[in-house]
Amino acid sequence: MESSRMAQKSWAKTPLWKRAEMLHKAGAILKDHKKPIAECLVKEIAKPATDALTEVVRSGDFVSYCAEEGVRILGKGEFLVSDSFPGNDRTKYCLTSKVPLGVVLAIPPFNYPVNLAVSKIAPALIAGNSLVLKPPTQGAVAALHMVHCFHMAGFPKGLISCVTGKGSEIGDFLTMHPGINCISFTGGDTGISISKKAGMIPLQMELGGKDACIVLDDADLDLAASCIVKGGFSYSGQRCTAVKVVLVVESVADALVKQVNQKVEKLSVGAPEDDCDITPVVTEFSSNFIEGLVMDAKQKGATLCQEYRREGNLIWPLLLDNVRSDMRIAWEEPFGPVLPVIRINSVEEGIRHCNQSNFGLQGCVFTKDINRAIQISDAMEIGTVQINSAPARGPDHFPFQGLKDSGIGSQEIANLDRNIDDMHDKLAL
Ligand SMILES: NC(=O)C1=CN([C@@H]2O[C@H](COP(=O)(O)OP(=O)(O)OC[C@H]3O[C@@H](n4cnc5c(N)ncnc54)[C@H](OP(=O)(O)O)[C@@H]3O)[C@@H](O)[C@H]2O)C=CC1
Ligand SMILES: O=C(O)[C@H](O)COP(=O)(O)O
Repeated sequence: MESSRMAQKSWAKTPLWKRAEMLHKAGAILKDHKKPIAECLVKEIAKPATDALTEVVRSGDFVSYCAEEGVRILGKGEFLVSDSFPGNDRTKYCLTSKVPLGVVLAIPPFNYPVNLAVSKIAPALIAGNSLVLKPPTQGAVAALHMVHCFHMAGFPKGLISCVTGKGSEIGDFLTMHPGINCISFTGGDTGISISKKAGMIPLQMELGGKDACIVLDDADLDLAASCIVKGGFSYSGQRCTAVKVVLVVESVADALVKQVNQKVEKLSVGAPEDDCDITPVVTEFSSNFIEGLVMDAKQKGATLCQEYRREGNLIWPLLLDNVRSDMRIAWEEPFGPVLPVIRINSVEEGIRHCNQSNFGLQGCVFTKDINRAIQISDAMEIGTVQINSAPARGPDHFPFQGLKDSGIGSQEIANLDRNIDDMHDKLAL
């Protein structure tokens, strides 16, 4: 903490162009090392080989984009005059500038230990902050390689520290440390307890989701089915932006379920090294949690469209039809390759279900009527609505925020401005 604080003081004096230059270098080095880092992702978190490479390349591109945007966003301030406010003459001027927060504690989750780390590191660095990174235990080796790329780019010693250790053991020490000036966290409801423990510091929380997919009677069912399978089963459903409940109007439900099942049957299941679509979920705890949700739904009368199959942490993809709201899977986040379908009699019923969730991250609507889609998306109390597309955080410069238990603040670059404005607008008269 002390070395981070000292390093930040001198880093804040480093010219913006120099900070950007080093970030561009770090982004390039990260992409040069995509293979060894991707191998860690395959071994540590069973990320399919292609997705692992994509995560590293996407992260290198993000670092560079942040450098570019940062010099513009942070290169401007504001000049105010006093006589625009009633009762005042032009006797006062106000010049504002953006200043760094200080030491940022970044805590990413297991499912994107590289991308969801750099999505915190790059904006913090270009804005003149230093970083203490606490990587997920599963994903820590990939994260260490990523941090080393920043060190190889020549970032000053002490500016980016990586502290490994189980969150349950060292987490409180870090999140409650007086030397931390901001916490940027991505993960589950752990973030809610952290936000209650943290001191008077700015927080950025990207938490869980129960992304709803509403399918209307005029939807392109083939497109909807493809997006549901991609959205619901990529990385075995271990994405906060995964489709986590399908709400389909009864009149097209049979046809949609049939098309989804046909595509589910084609998903490959096996080792991440073989680039299979469905790979083992991250822990036995997670597997047992997922199984519990499936068994609860089955016992209460849901239709399992495929035989439930599990070998260790490998769970075969499963669509559950005729799910009702008294089943846990209608509300809880499996973070696995199981997807519930709830049949609705009206759009209002679908919107009501979506808004009754304690989550509010993303969602999607499938219809050919764009006016109807926009009205529905306005009614859905969530951070982002995809129209005729699957939920996704990327591309990484799009705003990404959750409402309710899905988060605090918005993560991506353009909000660097707003975030810093909100958090730290220094008035110099
Ligand atoms: N909204 C979003 O963008 C995302 C949300 N998520 C959500 O996260 C969950 C799955 O990811 P998962 O990694 O298991 O989430 P967790 O909340 O369990 O862990 C997230 C991070 O927090 C750390 N951590 C755990 N306990 C503490 C603590 N007491 N203090 C400080 N840090 C702690 C973990 O370290 P360790 O690994 O050592 O336990 C990990 O690095 C799902 O609910 C998913 O929806 C996941 C990804 C993105
Ligand atoms: O939190 C997650 O799971 C990721 O932010 C999802 O990112 P993606 O939608 O771009 O895969």
